[in-house]
Amino acid sequence: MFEFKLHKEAADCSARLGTITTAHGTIQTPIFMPVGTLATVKAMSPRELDEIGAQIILSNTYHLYLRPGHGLIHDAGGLHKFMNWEKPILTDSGGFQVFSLGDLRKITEDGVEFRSHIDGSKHFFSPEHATEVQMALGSDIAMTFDQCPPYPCEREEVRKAVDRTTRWAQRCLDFHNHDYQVLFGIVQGGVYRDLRESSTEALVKMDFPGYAIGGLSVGEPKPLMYEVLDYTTPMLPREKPRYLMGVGTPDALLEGVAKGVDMFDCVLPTRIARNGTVMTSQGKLVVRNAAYARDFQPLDPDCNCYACSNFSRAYIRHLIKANEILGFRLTTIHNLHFLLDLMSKVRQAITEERFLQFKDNFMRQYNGEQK
Ligand SMILES: CNc1nc2c(CCNC[C@]34C[C@H]5C[C@H](C[C@H](C5)C3)C4)c3nc(N)[nH]c(=O)c3cc2[nH]1
Ligand SMILES: [Zn+2]
Repeated sequence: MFEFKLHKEAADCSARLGTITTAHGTIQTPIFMPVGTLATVKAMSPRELDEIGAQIILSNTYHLYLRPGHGLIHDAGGLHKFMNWEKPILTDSGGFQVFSLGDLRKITEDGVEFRSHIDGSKHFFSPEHATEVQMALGSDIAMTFDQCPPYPCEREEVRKAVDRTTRWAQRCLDFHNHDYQVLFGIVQGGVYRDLRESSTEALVKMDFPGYAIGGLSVGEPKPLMYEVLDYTTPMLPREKPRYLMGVGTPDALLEGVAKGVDMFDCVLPTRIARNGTVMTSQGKLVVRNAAYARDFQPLDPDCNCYACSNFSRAYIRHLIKANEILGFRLTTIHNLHFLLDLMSKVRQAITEERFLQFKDNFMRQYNGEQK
């Protein structure tokens, strides 16, 4: 069961407000999806995720297939039951991971042979197998098995990856059969406009219920990513959700929304939290720095999250320096709350037809310019 409804479109940019309805509940878009690689959003319990307003989380085929195995998770009643997260889950197909394993993998038309990063054992992912694993996990939204080229990449290489991704998308669609899970197609094409057009055209013909823009946020300069978005999002069906994979930082989220993107995922907030960096309305703050040793303010004076309501920078710095688990939990709670709260302010701004102003004000503050 899956439905996307558009509620409002901005008059002065491509930002839009929508609702995705799935078997495990509804999602308000634009949305940021916290990432839970190993069936957990690191350092967070489902209750804490719920408390900070997470509506949907991401998990991953590649990692869960290797450990603990999709069969075990299926026998546990699927991923929702296994990790006790009863809201929507999106799984990535593993395409991105196996291709980023570098020379640990061999690509053929039938699929990708790769060595496990855990124990070096040999495995093989075909479009059908990646789809079968996601069906066993029982996520609400599954992704087709695609080939994500690196950046930079020769045009001819990108063209081959687009054609293979298209053939693999069809194979995923032919194989897919699940009573509530839907498949999203993933558009490739690197930074080549004509290849983005042919990838989009081929996938739109297959009539997926939603589309991801892949092959970006792989090291290309941000202005180039924005240029690709400018011509790619308008080619995608207006009435279907658009998911920009692997993005991102607050500025990229806001730019993506302005260009018509509805869904985002990024490991950044949880990853930088673990090395003591937090996002605040005044920009990034590296709380482990000595400057904060005697700073008894909250991480972000404008934030009302559990970390900012109960603890000081000095205390959190102390915990991080001492490698205390609570330290990472507090910075993670804050960073996820920051992005989830940012997206809730974005939805409010679109509702009140003042999104571009909101974006400019936020960026001025976040980049440290005085109002
Ligand atoms: C960062 N930039 C970027 N990411 C990208 C991803 C992964 C999205 N995040 C899922 C993921 C990926 C890793 C890390 C975590 C957990 C799990 C394994 C699932 C998020 C992508 N995934 C697919 N299938 N295809 C892409 O083109 C792609 C491009 C990306 N560009
Ligand atoms: Zn906070």
